[in-house]
Amino acid sequence: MSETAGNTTGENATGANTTAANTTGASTTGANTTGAKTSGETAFSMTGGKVTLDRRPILRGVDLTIRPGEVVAVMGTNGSGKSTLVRALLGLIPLSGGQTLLYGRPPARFRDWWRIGYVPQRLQVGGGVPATVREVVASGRIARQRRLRRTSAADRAAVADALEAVDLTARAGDPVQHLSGGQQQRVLIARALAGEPDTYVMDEPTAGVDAETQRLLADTLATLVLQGRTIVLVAHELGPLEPLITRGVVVRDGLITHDGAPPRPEGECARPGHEHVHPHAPDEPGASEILGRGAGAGPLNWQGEA
Ligand SMILES: Nc1ncnc2c1ncn2[C@@H]1O[C@H](COP(=O)(O)OP(=O)(O)OP(=O)(O)O)[C@@H](O)[C@H]1O
Repeated sequence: MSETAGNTTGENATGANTTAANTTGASTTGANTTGAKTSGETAFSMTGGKVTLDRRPILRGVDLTIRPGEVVAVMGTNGSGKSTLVRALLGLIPLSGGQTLLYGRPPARFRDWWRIGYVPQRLQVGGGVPATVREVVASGRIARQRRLRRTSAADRAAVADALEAVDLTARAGDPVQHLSGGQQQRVLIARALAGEPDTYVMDEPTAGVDAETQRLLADTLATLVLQGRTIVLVAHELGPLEPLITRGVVVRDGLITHDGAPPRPEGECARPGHEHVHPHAPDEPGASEILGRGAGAGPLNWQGEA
């Protein structure tokens, strides 16, 4: 991964593209042009993954394979290990056991970081360095740029599209530190979008983001989904993203307790205004029908907390 704004956060231990991305200009890199659709290829493949932090086991043996084009929601209670899991998938946290592969390679040997757009959980996006919103978003292009190459029209267009996608065009020249927490989250999303990756890993992208912006993000992600991009997102509340999800993974106490049908609101949860989404029965129409895709398999047992 390249030197990006992600590095200023200390998030990017591997050089992976924690940067920005373009949802809208994504067509310029359609999934086919990336090779992401190669038969049998896996985007992420973790086998027996263990993570120990402060001598405490946090991931306790995770097997998880994610194929190109899947839209996966990683859910679970606070502290269950969701962020640790996605960061370990990217190689941002070393495993204490097992292995993880990124497009078939261990993170240390993975070179195509432009393929990955990572949106970390809320951070100080400027990392203490004075930077404008546009500069932070433009840092998402770095993994795509050759060294010392001048900014191209394509770079500028991707940054403009990304800013538009999160409704921050009017704030492009402002210091990023002057933005609210929710706006800074939108900057992180735009940074990922600007890089036009084929694979997005988003850690609670809608946390603290207002309803209108969540809908904007859902529209943007819907475009990416139709283009065959791979999306892994950690979420407590799926809100308007819910119809896009093709697979739900529930983490509990460092283990995956459900991997299959995505959550569907029903009963009380389906009422207008109720945004808390649980995994529900797998026989309801969902994103697979909406998007004409195959759903994740397996029965649902969200009593990950029972
Ligand atoms: N750097 C660290 N050192 C020690 N323990 C850590 C560290 N980072 C996370 N943990 C612990 O690992 C566990 C899982 O944390 P993680 O952030 O993965 O949970 P999560 O499911 O993403 O939670 P949330 O929904 O609150 O974001 C927690 O108990 C947390 O305290």
